[in-house]
Amino acid sequence: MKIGCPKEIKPQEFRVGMTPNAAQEAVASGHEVLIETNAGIGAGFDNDAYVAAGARIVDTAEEVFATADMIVKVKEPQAVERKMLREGQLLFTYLHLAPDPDQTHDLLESGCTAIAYETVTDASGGLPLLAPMSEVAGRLAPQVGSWTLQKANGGRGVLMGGVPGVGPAKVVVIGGGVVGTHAAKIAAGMGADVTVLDRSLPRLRYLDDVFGRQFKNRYSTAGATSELIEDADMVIGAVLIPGAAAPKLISRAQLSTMKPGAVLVDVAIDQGGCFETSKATTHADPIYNVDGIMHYCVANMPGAVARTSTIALGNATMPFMLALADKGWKQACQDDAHLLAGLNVHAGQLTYYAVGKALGIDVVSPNVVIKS
Ligand SMILES: NC(=O)C1=CN([C@@H]2O[C@H](COP(=O)(O)OP(=O)(O)OC[C@H]3O[C@@H](n4cnc5c(N)ncnc54)[C@H](O)[C@@H]3O)[C@@H](O)[C@H]2O)C=CC1
Ligand SMILES: CC(=O)C(=O)O
Ligand SMILES: [Mg+2]
Repeated sequence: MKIGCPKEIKPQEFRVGMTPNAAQEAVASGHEVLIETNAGIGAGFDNDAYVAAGARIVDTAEEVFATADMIVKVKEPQAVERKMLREGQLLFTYLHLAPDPDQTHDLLESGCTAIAYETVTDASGGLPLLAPMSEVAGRLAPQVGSWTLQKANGGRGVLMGGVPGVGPAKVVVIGGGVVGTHAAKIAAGMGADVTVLDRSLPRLRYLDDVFGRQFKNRYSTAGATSELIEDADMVIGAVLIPGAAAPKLISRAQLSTMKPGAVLVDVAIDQGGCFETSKATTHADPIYNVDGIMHYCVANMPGAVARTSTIALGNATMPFMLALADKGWKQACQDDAHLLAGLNVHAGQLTYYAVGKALGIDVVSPNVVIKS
């Protein structure tokens, strides 16, 4: 199979879909790998590293899209990339379709087959291709939130760990999954007073068992959220209902109950955001103020630490990428129900229920599609 990896074009996105190590394994399995020139530069991988791995460097994204049977990327295809997708071509990348009708429409129109990293599952009920980036974004959230809390950036001017004689910042993390756990761990490590809210009692029990008194946890209800945000310096949004648009857990009206200069970091923004006032921002212009509350809503947070993120993502995607290349998508998905869970679009049909529900589009079962 011809596997193509274009350079990412989303603003300030420095990750790349294939590492030289992944390219080398694909070549060793008999595949041809095409990398757009300088695609890996932002993550510290130059063209020579890919050539040494046996890949071919091509000059333009157009050539990658025109030649490859499978496109491997990081971020959802941007409008100009969507125009280059072809019928029968396989796209393997993050998609986040539920909050994105334009992209969904274009993918359906293209006739391509699209497998979304964020909905591939594993045997323990996790999301193995989302997890590494959730680990990164979770660990970044208190770091960017504490920067936003600084006075010059519009925040309350509160130091995470306080100092002797002055108490620490109060941090509330809504959602105690992968993002939330890593965010809580780092915020607690910075000395903040941290509370995690989750809707899952088993998850709260796990957090209690593993982290003990490093941070507190509460069952997530509207009442508990209202009570905690009034006193919070920072709220980190980290909820997920897989594939679906994020539920809105803090309304605009509630901002007036918060302390002026408090910070909302909405990591769930790639699924539409879990605060009513969230709108996606970029690394170039990451924060904005609504009613005196600072918002940080960057939809590709891991791009800020592109090298760590590229290697972490590559470690997770590589076995799936190789299965898709070795067997073709249909056989690979027939052999692995967890990979089939990633199928969102095939030949003009939507195949993921939560996306169809969010966007009001009819869905065809992925099990029907792989047998057709
Ligand atoms: N902005 C960015 O750059 C990135 C964003 N993300 C996003 O972060 C979000 C969280 O991802 P993960 O932690 O991997 O998901 P996860 O599935 O590991 O955790 C989500 C948690 O939210 C909980 N939850 C659901 N509804 C809730 C509610 N109403 N109140 C409290 N908790 C609730 C679930 O019980 C679960 O424990 C996703 O939308 C993901 O796409 C992930 C990586 C990067
Ligand atoms: C998860 C995701 O969308 C990202 O890493 O950018
Ligand atoms: Mg994202």
